[in-house]
Amino acid sequence: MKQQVTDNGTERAPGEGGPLVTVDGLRKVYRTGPKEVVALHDVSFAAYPGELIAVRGRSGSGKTTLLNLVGGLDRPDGGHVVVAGHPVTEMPETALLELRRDVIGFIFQSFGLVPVLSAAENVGIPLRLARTPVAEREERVSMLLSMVGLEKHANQRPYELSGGQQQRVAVARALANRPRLLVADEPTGQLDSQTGRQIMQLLRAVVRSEGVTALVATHDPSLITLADRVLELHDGTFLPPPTP
Ligand SMILES: Nc1ncnc2c1ncn2[C@@H]1O[C@H](COP(=O)(O)OP(=O)(O)OP(=O)(O)O)[C@@H](O)[C@H]1O
Repeated sequence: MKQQVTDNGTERAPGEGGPLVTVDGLRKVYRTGPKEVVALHDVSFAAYPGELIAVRGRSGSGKTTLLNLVGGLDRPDGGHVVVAGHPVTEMPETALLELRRDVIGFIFQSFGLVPVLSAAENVGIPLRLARTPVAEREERVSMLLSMVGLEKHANQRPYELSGGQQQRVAVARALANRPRLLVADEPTGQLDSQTGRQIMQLLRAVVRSEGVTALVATHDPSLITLADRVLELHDGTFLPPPTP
């Protein structure tokens, strides 16, 4: 780990330019009838190109809420998110759809693969949505499958693959459109520890090779050790940095 800090937006990774992600004063309140849960409270940080940031915290601390807001899957009650210059929290839904298609790749705990499609077809989904020409699509899918070590499994459907292999397909799919930001919510949550570690090493490697920024919510100690930085959430707010 280069550093382990709680970020107020002023920290930066060495040798990088401006931030890819800026989160400023983020607040999210869930309302169920008269009951209110403040899931995030005044959360701010910046993420730089090529950084792998782990978001750690107990169950219910706000990790998923934060990732959903950064990825434009939900709207905050206050604060701002900017990703690659796009004002995520202010954009209309149609523009958000394009942003999620072109700029952000998502990886979920439950893999989220389409069961009737082969591994190659799953990886190709974002390329189809972006109307990438067939030859280019096939070349990119084949490169991605070999990058995640699944070139021999291209024609298998998700149920014919192990959990770790399914998550590799999901990683390849998330990278298909060359996103600038990867958002991964508990990507090893359904995997045994050894397979989880392999997925984390894969994520670590692709963040380097593809030059993306990754924001990964996890309880998994093996990712924590591979991350450039750890942001620690506690009851919806970042804990202060550890004293050196
Ligand atoms: N849709 C919702 N409606 C009401 N409350 C919610 C909703 N989603 C989350 N919460 C509450 O907001 C808080 C933060 O939840 P969140 O899912 O972001 O935590 P988390 O750190 O991702 O937890 P876990 O590790 O269990 O996934 C929790 O108190 C949760 O109960």
